[in-house]
Order: sequence, then C-alpha cells, then structure tokens
Amino acid sequence: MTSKPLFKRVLLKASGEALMGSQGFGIDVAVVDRIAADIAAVRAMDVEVGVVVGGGNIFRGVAVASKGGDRVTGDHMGMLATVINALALATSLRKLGVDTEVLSAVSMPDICQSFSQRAALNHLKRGRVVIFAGGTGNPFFTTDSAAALRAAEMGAEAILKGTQVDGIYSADPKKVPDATRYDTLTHDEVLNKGLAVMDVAAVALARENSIPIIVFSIHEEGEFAKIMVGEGRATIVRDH
Ligand SMILES: Nc1ncnc2c1ncn2[C@@H]1O[C@H](COP(=O)(O)OP(=O)(O)OP(=O)(O)O)[C@@H](O)[C@H]1O
Ligand SMILES: O=c1ccn([C@@H]2O[C@H](COP(=O)(O)O)[C@@H](O)[C@H]2O)c(=O)[nH]1
Repeated sequence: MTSKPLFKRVLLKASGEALMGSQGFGIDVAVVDRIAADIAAVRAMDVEVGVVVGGGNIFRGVAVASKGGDRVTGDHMGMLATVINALALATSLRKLGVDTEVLSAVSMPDICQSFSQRAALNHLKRGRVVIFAGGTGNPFFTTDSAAALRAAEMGAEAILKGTQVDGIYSADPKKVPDATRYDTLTHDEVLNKGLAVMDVAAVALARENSIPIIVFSIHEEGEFAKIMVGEGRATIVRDH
C-alpha cells in the first residue's frame, strides 16, 4: 500500500467481544495476534496509534446488575477485564517487535503503568503503541466512552471503532437482517436516530471535540490499514 495515511494520530477502539473468536468466552490468542498484526501494519505507515480495548469477551457490569448484583462491583470487574485484554494485546504486539506500553486508568503499578496524559503523549511521540486499559476508571461508563475520552486527551484525529459489524445500520443488523447501512452520518444523526452502535456519552464527547468516528469490522484482516488510506468498508461519522 503506497497511499499516504489520512491521519497522523488515531485511537482504535478494539472490540473486546471479538477477542474470544469462536469461543463463547475469553481470549483466542490467534485472533489477538491477527488484530495485533493489523495494528502493526498501521504503525508501519508511521501513524501514531492509541488503542482502547473493550472487555465484553470476559465481563460486563450490566450482567451482574441484571442478576440483582451490585452494578459498581460489576463495573470494577469489567474494567479489570479490559486490563487482561490489554495485556494480551500488548504481548501480541511485542511478539511482532512493536514497541508497546499499557497505561491503566486503574492503578496497578506491579502490572503496568498508570495512565496520565503526559505519559501517554510521551509514549506516542516516541512511536510506541499505547494501550489504554481500565476504561475511564469509573463505573457506569463503557470503553466506547473511554475511547472518546482518550482520543480527545491525545488530540487524536479520528476514533476507529473496530467492532463486530461493518458499519452503522438503521437498526442493529444482528437483530434486524434487512437494516440498511449508512456510508456517512453526522454525530447528531447518530444521537437523534438512536443508533446504538456506540453509547451516547461517547458520541457526544466525540461531537464536542469534532472527532470523526469510523466504524468498521475488526474481523476483516487488513481493514484498519485500508481505512487509514481512505479505502475499506466503514461508516464515517463527522460534523459535515
Ligand atoms: N444501529 C446499529 N448499527 C450497527 N450496529 C449496531 C446498531 N445498533 C446496535 N448495534 C450493535 O452494536 C454492537 C457493537 O456494540 P459494542 O460496542 O457493545 O460491542 P463491541 O464493539 O464488540 O465492544 P466490546 O465487546 O468491547 O464492548 C454491534 O456488534 C451491533 O450488533
Ligand atoms: O470506563 C469504563 C469502562 C468499562 N467499564 C466496565 O467494563 C465493562 C467492559 O467494557 P465494555 O465497553 O462493555 O467492553 C463494561 O461493561 C463496564 O462494566 C466501566 O465500568 N467503566
């Protein structure tokens, strides 16, 4: 691929659920290795890459709350799940020779560095992939919100949401098979139409900071790099 990348610094939100592959739970190392290779390809284009990884393959706080458990404890467990995924992804990236640092919103200094904006920017400028673990560090949020927050803090030019589907549809395509797919939308349209591919707080934060959101399938090998040069299949959410 010879085209010049569209962005100098991006934030990838990598689906946690994707990491379990065809298993019902946990981490399929082959899948993590493949996603790491896709990130390495974008890094090789000299793009600075931050990554927020979800935790849906291991734990979501709402699952506890729906069974009568304590939501905050459930969310703490979900945040820990994102740290597990971040460590797995960092391991796969390092195997490929990609300099990578994990920064967690929840302090656990024996395992990884704690997040600070200053440290993160420093790592990015030195060419390291930075994986933001622990979400926002607060319950009642999701890693989509963490992605929008870290993108704003890092001055990222775009959020790339690598998820289970290849874009934003008129309804959840997993539930409504004849839902239609959008090529482009504005942040307001995503919010006003109630398109639930990303949570409201995340879309609102991206809108306030004029950060485009590009939704694509993380299951398509090489798609991340294609999108960086304006190719590939995705829905683009932007102000105009
Ligand atoms: N209008 C819509 N267009 C596209 N997908 C939608 C829409 N509404 C709901 N969805 C669903 O949203 C899902 C993405 O949500 P979510 O962020 O929870 O999953 P994820 O990317 O796997 O993240 P994680 O596992 O890290 O939480 C898609 O897989 C899709 O089924
Ligand atoms: O800022 C955050 C981010 C995440 N959580 C909890 O973690 C899980 C997993 O994240 P997903 O975005 O769903 O993949 C989430 O369901 C929350 O329980 C959080 O509390 N705060």
